[in-house]
Amino acid sequence: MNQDDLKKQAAEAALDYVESGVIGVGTGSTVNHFIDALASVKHRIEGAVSSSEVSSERLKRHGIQVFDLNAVGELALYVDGADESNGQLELIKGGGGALTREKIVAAASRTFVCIADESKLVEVLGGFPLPVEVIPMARSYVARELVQLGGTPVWREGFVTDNGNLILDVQNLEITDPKGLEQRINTIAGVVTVGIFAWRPADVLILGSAQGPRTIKP
Ligand SMILES: O=C(CO)[C@H](O)[C@H](O)COP(=O)(O)O
Repeated sequence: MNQDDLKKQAAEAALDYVESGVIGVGTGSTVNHFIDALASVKHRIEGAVSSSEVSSERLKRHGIQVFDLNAVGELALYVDGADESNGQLELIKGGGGALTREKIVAAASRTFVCIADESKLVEVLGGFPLPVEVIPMARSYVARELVQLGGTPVWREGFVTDNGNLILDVQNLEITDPKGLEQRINTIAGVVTVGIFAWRPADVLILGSAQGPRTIKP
């Protein structure tokens, strides 16, 4: 099985958590498999709140209604992928650049089910460059501050987020204190969102593996 097969396996296993109402849907290639699978059980739900324009378009193509988060209350379920997870289900997200809306929808949801292939489970976060969404005028200032924290920020040139902002991908961070670093980077002026999800980690991690889907809870 290749990596994409494992993503699909994890995505399909997440259907077990889909009950009723409006559900939160994230962004990325694993979530694309989830959206495609969701189409087969769309009669169960009223619709979805999405974390990106790309996911919204895919949901609509399957005839799944997309709601504004402001039009619905707390969501019972959020399903999204991740770039890395540790054993506490603290995550690095934002490889697709949708981290701000992902963090908002995750915060507004009771249960966050993270879906990934098994290569995403790591001992210590930081092997994957940490995405940070920044206001355009603050790009150089935020980059200098991230260097002070020991990282090597690289501007994702040519990429603009759904919110009209930029992404710095920070290499060379060994994130031994995810909550502390999430809080610290959030205090830098000009940072919109850092892609560490430690204050709101996942509740369930479903990993696709050659032996079948593996479910991890903290
Ligand atoms: O955080 C994300 C997008 O901003 C994605 O969940 C993350 O990048 C994983 O993507 P994929 O499912 O394609 O491996």
